[in-house]
Amino acid sequence: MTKPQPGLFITFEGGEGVGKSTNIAFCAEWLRARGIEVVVTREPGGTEIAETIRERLLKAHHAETMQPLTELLLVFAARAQHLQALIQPALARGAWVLCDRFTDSTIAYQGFGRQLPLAQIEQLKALVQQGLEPDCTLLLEAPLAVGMGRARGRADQAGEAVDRFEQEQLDFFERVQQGFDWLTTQHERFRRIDAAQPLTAVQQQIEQVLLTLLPGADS
Ligand SMILES: Nc1ncnc2c1ncn2[C@@H]1O[C@H](COP(=O)(O)OP(=O)(O)OP(=O)(O)O)[C@@H](O)[C@H]1O
Ligand SMILES: Cc1cn([C@H]2C[C@H](O)[C@@H](COP(=O)(O)O)O2)c(=O)[nH]c1=O
Repeated sequence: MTKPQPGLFITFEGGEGVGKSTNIAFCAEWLRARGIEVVVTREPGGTEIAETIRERLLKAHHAETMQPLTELLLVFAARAQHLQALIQPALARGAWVLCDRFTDSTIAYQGFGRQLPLAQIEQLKALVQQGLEPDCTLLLEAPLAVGMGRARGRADQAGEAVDRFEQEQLDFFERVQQGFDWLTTQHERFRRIDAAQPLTAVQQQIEQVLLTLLPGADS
């Protein structure tokens, strides 16, 4: 039996409410229609243990303040579990993994947002990822007011309360956005998507990226 080709690891990044989940569902359907095995997952989370950590991280009210370093360590604890239990086995059998947020979010939120040293994040990244990087990262970009408005609209419809991150002030989200901007200057794997456009126009841009990733495509 021949060994399967390793799959592709595609991450979706961006601020709150820019349309990551909506467009991951679109990509999954688009790829499955072309016979590709797709695993859709998210961070923090993706496995039972990692989802338990997510619940603690996002919980809006704690009796004590969660320290930024605790937050960082919890994000990477969830990631270690997620990578070893779900992402790596899926890639090894040839599936394409579509992940809603990954370490770029840690750099943007904990590095730029919480202002933790990027060197600490790099150390944890090396320990947990052992060299594994996404093959491609779609960065969905929209003005903060657009993303926040969409996230609020979705939460109102679902009757959901805001989570611990969504309670942050504007300057936090401005730093997060600067973090994502900076990341695009550091890695060639980023593809910037104008997510402020209507959904059909966003999905046309995404389709152009997916076409470059298909086996045999000249990327
Ligand atoms: N291009 C678009 N135009 C208008 N509405 C959109 C667009 N993309 C997504 N939406 C809507 O915006 C809301 C937020 O989208 P979605 O949940 O996909 O964002 P997200 O980036 O995954 O959010 P979060 O980071 O908060 O999890 C949803 O109600 C979705 O239907
Ligand atoms: C992976 C990751 C996520 N976060 C933050 C970013 C968001 O506010 C939440 C996740 O919520 P979403 O509705 O699924 O987008 O977690 C973070 O701060 N650091 C990270 O590494």
